[in-house]
Amino acid sequence: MSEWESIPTDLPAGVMQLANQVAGHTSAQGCLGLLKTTRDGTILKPTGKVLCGIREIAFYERLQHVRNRNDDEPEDLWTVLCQVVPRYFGHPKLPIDGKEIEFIQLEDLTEGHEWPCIMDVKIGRRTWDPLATPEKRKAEENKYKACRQRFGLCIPGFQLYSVRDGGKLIRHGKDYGKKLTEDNIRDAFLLYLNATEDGGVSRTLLEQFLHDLHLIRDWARKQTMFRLYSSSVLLVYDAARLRDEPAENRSSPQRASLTNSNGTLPTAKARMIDFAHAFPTEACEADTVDENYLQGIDSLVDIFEQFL
Ligand SMILES: Nc1ncnc2c1ncn2[C@@H]1O[C@H](COP(=O)(O)OP(=O)(O)OP(=O)(O)O)[C@@H](O)[C@H]1O
Ligand SMILES: O=P(O)(O)O[C@@H]1[C@@H](O)[C@H](OP(=O)(O)O)[C@@H](OP(=O)(O)O)[C@@H](O)[C@H]1OP(=O)(O)O
Repeated sequence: MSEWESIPTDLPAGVMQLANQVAGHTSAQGCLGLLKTTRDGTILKPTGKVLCGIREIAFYERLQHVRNRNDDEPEDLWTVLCQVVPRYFGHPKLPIDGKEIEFIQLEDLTEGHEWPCIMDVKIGRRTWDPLATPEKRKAEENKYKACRQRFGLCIPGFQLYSVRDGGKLIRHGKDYGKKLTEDNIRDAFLLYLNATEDGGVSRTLLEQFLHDLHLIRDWARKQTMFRLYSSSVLLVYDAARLRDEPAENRSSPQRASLTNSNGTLPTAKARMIDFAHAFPTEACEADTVDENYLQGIDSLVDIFEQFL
């Protein structure tokens, strides 16, 4: 068992378990899970398996280089990518239960949220990478089949604070996600988005998510550098701000002609995360886009646009 595949009994000062982690390797699976720093609004993701850590660190280090370069550089696919991934703060090592564990330190996308609503959407019909063993490939192909084949995405987990239920916390994990099909996946998104009983969704929320999702889609339509397997888009918003939004800002089947929102803006963002299986495009596919990833992003954009 690797050192990160154990639940810590003793965490160093200044860090704690990331309580609102909705997917991925968690203590429920007997893993270390992600940590949250108590001082600087960042999270610490264990690098996990050696090659996964090497790939993910390399990805973020490359982006950091772009962020640090001269601002006079023309905008390119790298600068667009910087806008839709969490900020990166290096890969520190911390003593956990007497062992040195390496982490990837990232901006906590839920920092400052009173009622953080978080959905992990894993992108791509194919989620196994070129180095996957036959067993891993079979295991991946047998999970979330209906969603992956129809939409090129799946939902391993999400949480929301239900505004109409006084802020009650609702969490769903991979067992819920594995039951989603074309018939009920939209209900999962409506639940996450705090839709009203008549299906009305905050127009502001949709517009803010779609702003970021369009950036990600436009990047995916052009980028030929990578193949992203088992990578996610993390959707985050603060339902406490939604609580105060004027009702007329909600789109609904009855009120399809709503004007654009102009009320209090709920904070909402979509960020690309989890690059443990990010591979350079193979020579035989040079100058081609990642159709596997693009299919999932297109589906996610379509689902959100249908809610407007
Ligand atoms: N920057 C972030 N801010 C807040 N929460 C995050 C952030 N990155 C990840 N998380 C939380 O951690 C969960 C898992 O993240 P991630 O997919 O990167 O880890 P993992 O799946 O355990 O790793 P891997 O698949 O690479 O082994 C996400 O679903 C989300 O809840
Ligand atoms: O996507 P899920 O449902 O969380 O499944 C994970 C996932 O397949 C994960 O692989 P990775 O993409 O994070 O690398 C698996 O980790 P390992 O391959 O290191 O075992 C998890 O085991 C999967 O969880 P589960 O065992 O519940 O299917």
